[in-house]
Amino acid sequence: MARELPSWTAIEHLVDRISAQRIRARRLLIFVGSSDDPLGATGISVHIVEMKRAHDIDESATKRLRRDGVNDTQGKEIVRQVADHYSARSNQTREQREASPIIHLKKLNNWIKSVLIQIYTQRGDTVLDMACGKGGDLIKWDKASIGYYVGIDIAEGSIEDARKRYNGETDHARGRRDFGFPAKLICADCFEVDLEKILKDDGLFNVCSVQFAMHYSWDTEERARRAFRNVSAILQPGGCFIGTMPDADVLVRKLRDAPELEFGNRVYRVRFDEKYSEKQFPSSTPYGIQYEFHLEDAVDCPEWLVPFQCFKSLAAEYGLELVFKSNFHSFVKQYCQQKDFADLMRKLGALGDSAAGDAITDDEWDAAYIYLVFVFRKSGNKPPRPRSSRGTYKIISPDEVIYIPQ
Ligand SMILES: C[S@@+](CC[C@H](N)C(=O)[O-])C[C@H]1O[C@@H](n2cnc3c(N)ncnc32)[C@H](O)[C@@H]1O
Repeated sequence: MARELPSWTAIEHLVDRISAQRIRARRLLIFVGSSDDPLGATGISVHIVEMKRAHDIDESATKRLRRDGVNDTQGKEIVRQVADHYSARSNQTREQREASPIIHLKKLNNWIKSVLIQIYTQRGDTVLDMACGKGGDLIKWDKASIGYYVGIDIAEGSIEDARKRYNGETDHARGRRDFGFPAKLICADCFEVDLEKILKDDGLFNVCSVQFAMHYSWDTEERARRAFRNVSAILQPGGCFIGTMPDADVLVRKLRDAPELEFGNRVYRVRFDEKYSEKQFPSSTPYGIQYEFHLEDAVDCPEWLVPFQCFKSLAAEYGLELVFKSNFHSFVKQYCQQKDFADLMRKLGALGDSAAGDAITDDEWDAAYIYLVFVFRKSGNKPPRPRSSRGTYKIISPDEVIYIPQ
């Protein structure tokens, strides 16, 4: 389709962004300009050709980059593999979501995150959502009446989906006019970059949330330390660090109970490498313990075991004190005792309705058992909460998303 010629500066800017930051462009612009235009090409019209997601098409380019040494370590390849995996998972329609074989587990996860957010967030709080994915928690933050939101994720496809969700362009947001808070979206590896620098104009945050993602930092001690250094640096004293991740104690117990190096059920599967055939994990080497994780209709990538004792000790080194830790099963039992949360559970339909033959399955409930909830508090005296508004809701254009080179 013919479109008008973009300005030369805009073209230069785009080319710079794609080459310097290795953004795997989701749109390719092909210009065929008239001979007197700055491009100096022959022809008369301008075409914009849409590409599929870059990783579908650009696999050979990615491999080339890796061979050239851009992603020269195995660790970096796995980081990219994880990012590509999540990038590829596009937004589902409401109907597709309801048809998911793990619909009750997804709703249960949402209930757990909602409860955490409601307990540890106050009206007007500023929130950093690390590994925010497709912005699946935006509505939860809105319900908690936060004052400002920054979402960061390594997967460019997910950040784009989060942008659309925030802008009210997806069916998740159907019927919504806008969110009650301004937001910023960043595409970056938050276990590699220096978030204190990147977020220096945003001041300190009241809450940092890392949902279902902190374990992706556990491939090396360096990355795990960077993750905690980032969390600690952006939190104000007294601020909360809340999250969910796999429960290593449960994973190791299930591994030891399994005849081989693999276990799971109809909705999830975990497989450890032969090098762990002894099923021993000495506390002296707590990083880089990799397993393959498959969760039906959700996850299919390598993950890292996070021994909680080590997680807690490392957090303490960065001034983060453990407040609360609970396996999902005990968390559900504990918070279902509270009327508001039990009502929310019913409203979401997370446990389903056994009388109607629509209850959470045993396999889903067993899959929930492999996760835990954690809450840390940044040490130091709590200053008065900043109540100043950081502006009002304004949709985010593609150009306003910040891309940090990876
Ligand atoms: C299971 S999803 C959870 C998404 C979201 N937090 C939620 O609860 O819906 C894990 C997310 O972690 C992101 N992620 C993994 N490694 C990351 C990294 N190094 N930096 C930023 N995000 C990362 C993935 O791209 C993915 O969006």
